[in-house]
Amino acid sequence: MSSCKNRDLSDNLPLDCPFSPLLTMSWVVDSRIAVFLPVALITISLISRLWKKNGSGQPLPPGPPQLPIVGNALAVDSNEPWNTYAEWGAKYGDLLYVRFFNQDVVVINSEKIAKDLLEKRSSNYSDRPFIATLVPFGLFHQSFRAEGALNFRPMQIRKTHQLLMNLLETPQNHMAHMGAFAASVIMSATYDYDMGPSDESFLRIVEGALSALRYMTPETTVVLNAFPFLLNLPAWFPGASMKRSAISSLKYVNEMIETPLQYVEKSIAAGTAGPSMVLDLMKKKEQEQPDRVAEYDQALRRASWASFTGGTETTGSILLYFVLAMVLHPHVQERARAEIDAAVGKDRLPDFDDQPSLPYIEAIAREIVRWQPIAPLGVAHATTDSDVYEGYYIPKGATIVPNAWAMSRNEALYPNASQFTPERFLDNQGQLLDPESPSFSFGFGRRICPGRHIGEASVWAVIASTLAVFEFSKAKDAQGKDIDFVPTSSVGLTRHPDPFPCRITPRPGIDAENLARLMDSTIA
Ligand code: HEM
Repeated sequence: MSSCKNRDLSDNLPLDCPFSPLLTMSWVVDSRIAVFLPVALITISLISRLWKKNGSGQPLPPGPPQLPIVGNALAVDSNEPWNTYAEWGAKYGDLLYVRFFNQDVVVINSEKIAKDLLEKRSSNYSDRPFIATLVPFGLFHQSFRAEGALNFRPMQIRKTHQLLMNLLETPQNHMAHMGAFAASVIMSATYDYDMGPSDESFLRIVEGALSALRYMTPETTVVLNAFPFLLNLPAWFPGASMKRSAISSLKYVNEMIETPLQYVEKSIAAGTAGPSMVLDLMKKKEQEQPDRVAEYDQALRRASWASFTGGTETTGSILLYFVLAMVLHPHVQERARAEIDAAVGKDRLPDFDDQPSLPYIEAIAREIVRWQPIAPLGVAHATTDSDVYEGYYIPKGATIVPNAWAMSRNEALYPNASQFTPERFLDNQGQLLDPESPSFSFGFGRRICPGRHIGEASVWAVIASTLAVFEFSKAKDAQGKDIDFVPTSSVGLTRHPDPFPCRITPRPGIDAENLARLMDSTIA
């Protein structure tokens, strides 16, 4: 592991979220901490320049000119850095070298280079610059691999049905319903914890824990990683405000980690524990040597926390882009409904067994993930050692940023890439061209998203089921005219659409009673 590991913030703050650091790469700094920055940066920059050697004699990858000390930090659009990298890519090539203060950053704008480095040379490119080591995520892959994820499908269908009822009752709250669906699938898959609609005390913990993550912004992690001594300042010290805020939220993080774990322990004792990642991990713990149990427990806590943080906002954001895509593209809904009506009929709702006969639904799912990458810069990797690729030197400890946004806008692969066109994934007979989704959406190599099978299944179930019973359209004004809008997005933990006016109405013949009957007739 790189030296970054020694400065892993999670040693001090247990906030291992795959999606928080380096998502936006903005570099705004707490004004009082800024007082420390100039002197410290100059010192660090000078020392590191004396130390940094390019042993291979090869040039660094091309990139834009740099300013002294800050490097390229001031030249990146802090709201949409992926666009800056894509523009630089067009000028300097798909493998870019940029520097932020003292940090080497290599940006990859092409899927081919990403595969060459992050997959084929995975052993060197699978560290993380700011967050936890690989160990807990190994546990993850064991439980959530493709076959394991099949166990969760009946639960995902049940949760989808709950979502349909919620959308029927209060369609105006669709954003909240999508978020609650995403969280409740993850809580079930991770802990077999059934989050009911009235589970307010638990929702409070979830909200608090998610707000704690918002303190782990890129700027916070950059500053704290560059100046770890700040973590040792007392919380009342001027400039330590982010530490104060993070600490005050930690109680939620701890509750979020401990409460469901205790629930699993109780369920095991009572003999009622259903399949979950934590149950798998607790069973495996019994095979650990006694002197390794404490370490294993720590890894288990990190894996379950990462599951929650990595799985909720990702799935929720994709579902919001789904609603947006449907509101903007009524003809896509029509084709999808025709496919569902022909393959499933009108006496039940779609089930995972219908997946092979619903290629257009699958194409919609893939196109949503391609059209609006919810992690436009993926999640940064880091090198454990220096390397040479196509004649370019890649330093040890470099942050490697796969620019999923640029990959999604590759006109050679995706003509008219900014348009939403599910048909691009189908051949002339309407069959899927490729057995898999575009790989850049879920990452690369050893760090590839361990929750992708669960995430993809959730997204598929919601698309197929909601289109079977609802119509999505633009909201109407007082005169009954469509309210037009220009879609915009924001970036939190993940990129997501801003609220937009829309109507979700039941298809003819669908009311609460009929919907309940359709659900009962669906094999789950
Ligand atoms: C459904 C949409 C999802 C998308 C688009 C997505 C995307 C990603 C991406 C791009 C990465 C970074 C991979 C890399 O570094 O190369 C990642 C990592 C991760 N994802 Fe997902 N994800 C999704 C759902 C989920 C779900 C449902 C879970 C949990 C059940 C999950 C848990 C994780 C974890 C724990 C990591 C970190 C893995 C590591 O650091 O080794 N994700 N995801």
